[in-house]
Amino acid sequence: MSRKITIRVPASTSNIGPGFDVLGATLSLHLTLTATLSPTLQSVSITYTGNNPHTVPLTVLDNLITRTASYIAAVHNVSLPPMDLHIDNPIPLGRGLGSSGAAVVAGVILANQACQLGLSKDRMLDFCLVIEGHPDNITASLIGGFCASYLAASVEQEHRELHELEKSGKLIPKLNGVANGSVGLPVPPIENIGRYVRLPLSKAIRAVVIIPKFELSTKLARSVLPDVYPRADVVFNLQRLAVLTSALCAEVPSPDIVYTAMQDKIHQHYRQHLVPGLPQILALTPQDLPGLLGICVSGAGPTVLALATGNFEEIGAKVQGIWTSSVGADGKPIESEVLILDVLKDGASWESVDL
Ligand SMILES: Nc1ncnc2c1ncn2[C@@H]1O[C@H](COP(=O)(O)OP(=O)(O)O)[C@@H](O)[C@H]1O
Ligand SMILES: N[C@@H](CCOP(=O)(O)O)C(=O)O
Repeated sequence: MSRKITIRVPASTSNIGPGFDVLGATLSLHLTLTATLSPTLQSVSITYTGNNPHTVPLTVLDNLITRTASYIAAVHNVSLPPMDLHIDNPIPLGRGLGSSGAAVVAGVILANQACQLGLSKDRMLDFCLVIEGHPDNITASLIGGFCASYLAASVEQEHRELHELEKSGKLIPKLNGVANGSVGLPVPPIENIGRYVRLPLSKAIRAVVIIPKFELSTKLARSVLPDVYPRADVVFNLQRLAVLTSALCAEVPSPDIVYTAMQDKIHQHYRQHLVPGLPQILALTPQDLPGLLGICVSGAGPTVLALATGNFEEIGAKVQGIWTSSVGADGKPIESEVLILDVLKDGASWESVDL
């Protein structure tokens, strides 16, 4: 019998100022994956529409979605069944809106559905976390809402080991080997490594995201961060993070409190040389732009997130204007796109229909 699986995974914005690797919010922009499984098919084929259609690999062990799904299948001693897979992805790649997190979530759900593994949402979260390595964007995309999260136990170690295996080329041969039935299985992550709470974000808040035309890989943006921080900077972030989580949940959020609580000293400053114009953008205040609550880098950047209760177009245009008068790495003004998005309560969803 043939089967059609449809999976929708939302984009995310994470960090939200002081909440580096902690805070994430689900955005109203979705990746849609459609898989048609049929006994008449011989292999997994992939087609892609959406952002950066020429750079996304379409081979199973290179594409992040199918590579993730292959790993999950291999852990369970099965391989992905033949299917026609179509990815429609409007989430811009390498911009700090969680495209890789959404792809990993989609891959885990795909394996769970296609191979009928019966994994719970929390177990799927374990797999997503061990692949992505940090919980903020993954939790927002899979679980949904305005989330605060952390990793329990030694997941960071497991994440490093998985990537060491991948770097050394051992993971993919293992997966190939599993498909041929000849080698041992990759090890599953330990159970229950994700911890999160969903916070009741004020209904008045919308997310204005200003997306520049250039990419910044999360890997690069993480590599410029120091290993050790001055105590005063850590305390600065902790104080603001605690206040921010509550201030953003007030029925009528205070721009004065949110704006100062969205300041950060542990990631944005270290990344600012990768995003021209950033200091000037982050200096915009609610006094300059009524309706603005706070402004920060979205995820690992380079997108800027403005949380606001009104005046959305003007806020977007102001940031766009600063980028137009800044010079990018190619010596040209930085072009950008503005999206005004909602923070959604729901994360990924899926359905499977017999044809
Ligand atoms: N839908 C997708 N299908 C396949 N690969 C994807 C998809 N989305 C993201 N990726 C991979 O993830 C990379 C971007 O990840 P990353 O640097 O973490 O940026 P982001 O901030 O967008 O998550 C892309 O270059 C691509 O390799
Ligand atoms: N906390 C991470 C978030 C990365 O999010 P992404 O949307 O850029 O993938 C970080 O800041 O590195």
